[in-house]
Amino acid sequence: MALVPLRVLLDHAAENNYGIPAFNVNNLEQIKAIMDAAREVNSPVILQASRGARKYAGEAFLRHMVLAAVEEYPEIPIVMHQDHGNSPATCYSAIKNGFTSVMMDGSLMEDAKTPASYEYNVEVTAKVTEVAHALGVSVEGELGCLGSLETGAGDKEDGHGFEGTLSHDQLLTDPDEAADFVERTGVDALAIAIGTSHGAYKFSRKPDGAILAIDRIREIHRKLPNTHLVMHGSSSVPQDLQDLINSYGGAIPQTWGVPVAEIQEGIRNGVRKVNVDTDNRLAITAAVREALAKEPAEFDPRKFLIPSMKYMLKVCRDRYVEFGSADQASKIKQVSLDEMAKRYIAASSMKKAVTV
Ligand SMILES: O=C(COP(=O)(O)O)[C@@H](O)[C@H](O)[C@H](O)COP(=O)(O)O
Repeated sequence: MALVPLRVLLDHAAENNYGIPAFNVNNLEQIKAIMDAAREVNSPVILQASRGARKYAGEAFLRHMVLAAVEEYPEIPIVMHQDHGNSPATCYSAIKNGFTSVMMDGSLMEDAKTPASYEYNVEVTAKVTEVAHALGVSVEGELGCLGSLETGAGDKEDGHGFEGTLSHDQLLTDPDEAADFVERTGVDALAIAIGTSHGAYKFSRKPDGAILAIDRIREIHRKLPNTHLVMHGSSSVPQDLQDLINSYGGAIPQTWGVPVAEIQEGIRNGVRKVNVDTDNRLAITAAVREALAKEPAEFDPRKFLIPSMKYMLKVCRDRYVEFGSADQASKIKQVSLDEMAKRYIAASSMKKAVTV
């Protein structure tokens, strides 16, 4: 199956009440582990690349590795998604490079550090949506800034994330504003801020409702029952991977992620795309540390790059099953970008939301 637009997968997920993990990719091993796990459990796949990933691998390598996955795993529907586009230009260059879905993150200004005004966010997101939809490409917007409800601080993973601290109002998506935002921008999916942040150091204790606002998802879903919601910063930071890394010489301070049960509650309330990157980073680090420690005389990189995938394979398999996307891949029908573009035109001339 050729690459599919994100909208196709999210509509199927909404119709069948499940969520799909969106895994970040930078290199061959990550793509192989994600795809092997998907094949094992028959799950659709969202591969997402940040600006950092596009810089790390280079546009051509990234594009061709994803196209190789399409060729090697023809039975699996795959989306290629731009994670956190900081400007319309970044989104357009992703579209030019074959991405079938883009995120325009207008919650921050183009410097990816300064919180943006609501009007700025609406303006840049609507602009990207108009161009992307004309080409059949899906769009994710973001409303509210990702950051910790414990400290008010943002995350600065790879330079993306606000500096300083923000109030709870700025760190939590407002349900009324969300309804207005979706209406004015026409996005296919909306990333919401509920107290999650990128990276391993999300919470200093097991999160409760005071620092992880799952209730906010329910409120937004009540206002926007037909909008696909997206949870960013949704790694669970498994204790066993923290322990494994530390047992092979790592120094990860005790930390907590988003419990899978909370994500499942989000999925029951309209969350369809769940961003997971850190868990796979931890899985790779644990496996590489273990392989190198067990064979200190080894110097062939393949001897630690092949094992590098083993814990990641498990993380991906677990998330497909836990989020409910396992057993769904073979039920999804291909919709081309051209067909999608026609549907957006038809829907806008009838002034209603597109349906797949
Ligand atoms: O939500 C995300 C990951 O959440 P996570 O840290 O896994 O809880 C992604 O959207 C991030 O954008 C991604 O991890 C950032 O990657 P880089 O910019 O470092 O490549």
